[in-house]
Amino acid sequence: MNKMIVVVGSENKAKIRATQMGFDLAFKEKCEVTVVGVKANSLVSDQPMSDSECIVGAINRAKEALSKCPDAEYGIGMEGGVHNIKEPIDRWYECGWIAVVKKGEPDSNVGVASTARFELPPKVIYEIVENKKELAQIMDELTNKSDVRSNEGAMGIYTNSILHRDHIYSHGLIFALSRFISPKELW
Ligand SMILES: O=P(O)(O)OP(=O)(O)OP(=O)(O)OC[C@H]1O[C@@H](n2cnc3c(O)ncnc32)[C@H](O)[C@@H]1O
Repeated sequence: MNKMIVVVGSENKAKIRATQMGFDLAFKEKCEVTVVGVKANSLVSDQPMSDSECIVGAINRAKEALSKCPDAEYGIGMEGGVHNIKEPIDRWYECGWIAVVKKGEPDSNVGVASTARFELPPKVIYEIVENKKELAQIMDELTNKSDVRSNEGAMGIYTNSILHRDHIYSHGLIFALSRFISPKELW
């Protein structure tokens, strides 16, 4: 079987697991995929507050990751963040945005998609907006756990452990891979 290296711009274990899960599904029976995680700068704020900011962060991470790992076929960037939907109900949501950069392809051919999103309660948003805390710290404090972000994630906490961060990010990654894995004539 062919071998393929994929690099993800993060050392967060949930993101590395998500990348392995997504590529194993997308390339099953075609490639044996090895995923490596490297530090990569999002160049956006530590706690992104909009979809646009997350997309920029995800693309920056994907590009930097690929530049650090020349043997990789794909560079992946994953950026979590919150966003406010004002109408028809004023609610805040969290999701991850995923960027896929394929080696040798122009910038215009980056794959970008998001995970499913879930609602964050007002008390969490208050801590982010008024007290400038990051979601990761708030989740650990609320749950008395450590490193929720690398494990089940806020997604796991708020779904009573039904949907975990790695699983949900792997679906977002498969959507971001769609332009590379679906028939060319569909694009
Ligand atoms: O090491 P990196 O790759 O930066 O991983 P991260 O978990 O810090 O993730 P992001 O930068 O993508 O997320 C931005 C902020 O939101 C937090 N965050 C995002 N999703 C989360 C989740 O599911 N559970 C807990 N914190 C989360 C995260 O820890 C940061 O404070």
